[in-house]
Amino acid sequence: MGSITRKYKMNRNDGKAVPRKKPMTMTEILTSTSSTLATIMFAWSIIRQYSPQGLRQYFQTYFSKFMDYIYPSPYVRIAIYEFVGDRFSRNKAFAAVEAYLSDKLSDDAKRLKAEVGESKNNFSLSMDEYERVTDEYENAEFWWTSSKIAGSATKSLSLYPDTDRRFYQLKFHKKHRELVKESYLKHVLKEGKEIRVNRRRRKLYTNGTGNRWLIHRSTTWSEVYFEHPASFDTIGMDPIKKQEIIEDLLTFSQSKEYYARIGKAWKRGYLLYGPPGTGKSTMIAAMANLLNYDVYDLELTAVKDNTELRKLLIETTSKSIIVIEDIDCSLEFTKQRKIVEKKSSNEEKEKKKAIKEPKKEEEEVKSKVTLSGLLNFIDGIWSACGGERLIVFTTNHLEKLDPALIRRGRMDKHIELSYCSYEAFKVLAKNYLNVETHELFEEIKELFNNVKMSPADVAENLMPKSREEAEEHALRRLIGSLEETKRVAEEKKKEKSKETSPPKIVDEKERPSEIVKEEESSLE
Ligand SMILES: Nc1ncnc2c1ncn2[C@@H]1O[C@H](COP(=O)(O)OP(=O)(O)OP(=O)(O)O)[C@@H](O)[C@H]1O
Ligand SMILES: [Mg+2]
Repeated sequence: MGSITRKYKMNRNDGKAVPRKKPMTMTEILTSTSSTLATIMFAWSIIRQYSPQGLRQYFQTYFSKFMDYIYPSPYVRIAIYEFVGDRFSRNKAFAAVEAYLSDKLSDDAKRLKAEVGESKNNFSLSMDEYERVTDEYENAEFWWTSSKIAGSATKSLSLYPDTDRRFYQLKFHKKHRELVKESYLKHVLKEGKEIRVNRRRRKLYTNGTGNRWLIHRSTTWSEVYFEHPASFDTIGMDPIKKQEIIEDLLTFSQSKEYYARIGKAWKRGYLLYGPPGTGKSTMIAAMANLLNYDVYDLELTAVKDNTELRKLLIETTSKSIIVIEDIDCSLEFTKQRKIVEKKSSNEEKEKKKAIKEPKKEEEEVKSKVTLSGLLNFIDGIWSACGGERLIVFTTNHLEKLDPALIRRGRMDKHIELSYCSYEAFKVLAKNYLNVETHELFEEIKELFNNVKMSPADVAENLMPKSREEAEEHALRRLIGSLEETKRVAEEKKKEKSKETSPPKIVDEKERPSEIVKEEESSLE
């Protein structure tokens, strides 16, 4: 009986015994589940392979939901696609993640991609598709995978061909959701951006006139790689002053929070002034190299008007130096050109009547940038957009500049670059001749106390003129040149003092009789 109760149970309705269902063993459960899953997976692979794109995506969504229902996952996934919107622009977050992960590639990563990166002569490595990187942040683990959604093989009518859609997927345990939202993603973006900035090859932008044949031609930035080798080590100037400038620049570049706290746009103006050949342009290159900034060399006379000036400024990027060289000439030049054109228009009125079109074109070329436009350029509300920037003006004639243009707050730091001093000479001698001390240095020191010579001239004298030339020869050439400059300066001084001294009144009696005679005869 006992065995019957085990194998059969009584049917409630008719009282007949029916076989009792045997409880499934673990092996049976696993076998049945895996065969169901195998069937689902098989069906899914058929759908993936043969169904059209739209249908496939539809199935994919439901398949993921279904799998999540069967095996609820404790993990959260975030996808960051390469292109957002209608493929107009590359997702900045994707680029930042790409840089961030390329820095995290572990030694055991096996599938890498090598591309010629922005940095000169260098490959940049990044994760290849389906490679995985594990990252740790605040004791939490994060897994990144590089992946793609295959585009359809059929040609689409869209402007943008349906190519593969690359994306990075971030996977983490759901208990870290808040950490990801609050800080991890921000950390990835910040670090990624910094890596990109440090790796990029810096550029030098210059503005020139755009298409000549367009009626409303406008000036645009054109770019080349910035490869100036200048550094503060090679600039000859007073070492204390040099250190002060370096400190100022580094403090600026690390003061994002400070500028935000005091409510000031993160920019700083430098005015470099001094005679020609004293190193103003060289210093700008050294600044760019020190801070790893791009350089925008703005040719003011090519800018049509204030609106165009604003447009150019808005196009500049963060971490850059905007330079206006010889600012006094830029404004003067505009004025002078107008005067010259006015003059010639009076003289050649008749001629110009006949050829009206070219005149029209000429008018368009005229720069109408005004001082107020320039002031707006420096501290207008839109000059704050885009982050850290230096604005540098150079001039040979400080006195010619409008005080409004160079007041503190606009040009925060005024730096004078002057004639070569003995200290500056020592830097140049080290650069050009690799000489730190020499018996002729004392003589040179004495001369520098009395002679004004630009570092550019000193450098030219120190430059070896043949491959075998000894340093002593170059130093003697410099001494000769300094002595010559001294002699010329003294002569000029004498002549000047002669011109300015009042004419001597000579008594008639004291004048030699021959001169008086000569004068009288010439009057006759
Ligand atoms: N202080 C300096 N230290 C080292 N080299 C210098 C210095 N000043 C000038 N030179 C050298 O002289 C050359 C000319 O200098 P730079 O063009 O910087 O002068 P500048 O002050 O900009 O002149 P300008 O006012 O005519 O534009 C540079 O190639 C540089 O090698
Ligand atoms: Mg210059």
